[in-house]
Amino acid sequence: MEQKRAAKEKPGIKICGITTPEEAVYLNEAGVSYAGFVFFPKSKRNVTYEQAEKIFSGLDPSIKKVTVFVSPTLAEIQSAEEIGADILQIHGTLAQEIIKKSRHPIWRAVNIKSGTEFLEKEELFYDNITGIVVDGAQYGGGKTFDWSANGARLSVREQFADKAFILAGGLNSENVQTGISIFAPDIVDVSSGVENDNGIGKNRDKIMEFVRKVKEHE
Ligand SMILES: O=C(O)c1ccccc1NCC(=O)[C@H](O)[C@H](O)COP(=O)(O)O
Repeated sequence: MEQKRAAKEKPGIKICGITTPEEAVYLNEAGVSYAGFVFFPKSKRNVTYEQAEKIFSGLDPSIKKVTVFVSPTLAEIQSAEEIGADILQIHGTLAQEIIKKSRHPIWRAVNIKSGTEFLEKEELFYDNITGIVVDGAQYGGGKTFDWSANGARLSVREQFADKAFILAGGLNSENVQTGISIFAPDIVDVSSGVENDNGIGKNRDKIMEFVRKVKEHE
């Protein structure tokens, strides 16, 4: 599975919540592996299919386009597939018909609130679910889940050994090396931690610093 990494490799990097062509250029410069696009009207990072398609065209072809949904319909998923999504990231409810009919890999996102949700997702065993995004309580909320309480529990990810483990929720350049040391994720996923101080749009310097910290992790 291409998202899995060997023990000595650095984690892949996903920058989520891309909203402009300029931000796509930052990702090209930074050399990340994944760009996330949020299709959730309540989010400040929401993009339309038209906006996303335009931004896709400016991304380096090596960067995979991850389209992010909350409890989507099959029609929404198919719209993302039509504009060129590579991976579907699904929070909230995941309908059976999406698992059965989607032609694309799915990353199942688990928003950890109480610390027990991670173990309750039987659907994680489906073959076309290729990754598990272990995220903070709020969608794109910029807060970590309780790493101390979940560290041991998340080691059960070995039972999902064929799936990529994506660490998300509240990462930034200050804490990402600690997160990698605790969880050894295949991929790290950040949004709020690389935004401008006013919370609007991505910050080039913060992206570069985040990428540097991931690449320098021993
Ligand atoms: O970012 C959003 O606004 C969002 C809205 C709805 C569903 C998911 C959303 N973000 C999803 C993500 O990919 C990760 O949760 C995100 O990169 C982590 O966010 P952050 O804690 O802000 O780093």
